[in-house]
Amino acid sequence: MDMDQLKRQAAARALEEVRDGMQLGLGTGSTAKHFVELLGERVAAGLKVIGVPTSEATRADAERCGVPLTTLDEIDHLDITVDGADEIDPELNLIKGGGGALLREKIVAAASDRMIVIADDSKWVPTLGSFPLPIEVIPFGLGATRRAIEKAFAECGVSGQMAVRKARGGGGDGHVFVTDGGHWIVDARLGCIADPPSLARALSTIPGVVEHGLFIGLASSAVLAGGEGIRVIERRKPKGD
Ligand SMILES: O=C(CO)[C@H](O)[C@H](O)COP(=O)(O)O
Repeated sequence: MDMDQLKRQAAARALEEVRDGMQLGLGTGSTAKHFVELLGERVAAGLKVIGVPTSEATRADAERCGVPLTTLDEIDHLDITVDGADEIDPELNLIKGGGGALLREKIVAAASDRMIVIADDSKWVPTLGSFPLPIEVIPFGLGATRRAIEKAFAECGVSGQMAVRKARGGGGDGHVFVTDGGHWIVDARLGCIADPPSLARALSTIPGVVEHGLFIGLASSAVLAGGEGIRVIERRKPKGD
């Protein structure tokens, strides 16, 4: 079975948790896109749900699939967010933001009673950090922000090269990637993040950092699809711990 089929299987398993009347956060990326497509099929068959998309790309997918949409200004909470991840560790800490949507993804996940992470099992790692950590930054004063990030890395015992993300595709013309919020992303190749909660706290105190891709204590469960079938891993501690 290829990777894309595994992603769809994980999405289908998460869809089993969705009930009539639910308010859903809709993640971003190739795995979350499968969820939106499958959800659209259920909506066409009569399921009543409403979704909040975590990116303009997901908004377009949801509209194409006929999933009704709203915003966090119009509703006061979400029942479940279903989203992908770039890495998932055994504490269900995540690296997210490979698709550049980490800011909206984190706002939506934090507004949800439950976050279900869907992935093929290649995303399951013993320790976060092989995947470059996305850090969303304000372009103004980027030099100062980078120095502050390096200081935070040193205090947390990590180091690695940082690079401002470039836009992919469209001819690869070298333009800086701009997020839906109008910010830039710095990707940090850290290799191994021994203490993700400490690093998350340190990065959150830096003025030019809008958000970072460490999702700590937000995921309630992970649905991992692999050659051996589907594994559902529940978070041991309550959400927010
Ligand atoms: O965080 C994300 C986007 O910002 C995605 O969820 C993450 O990059 C995983 O994407 P995919 O499902 O395509 O592997």
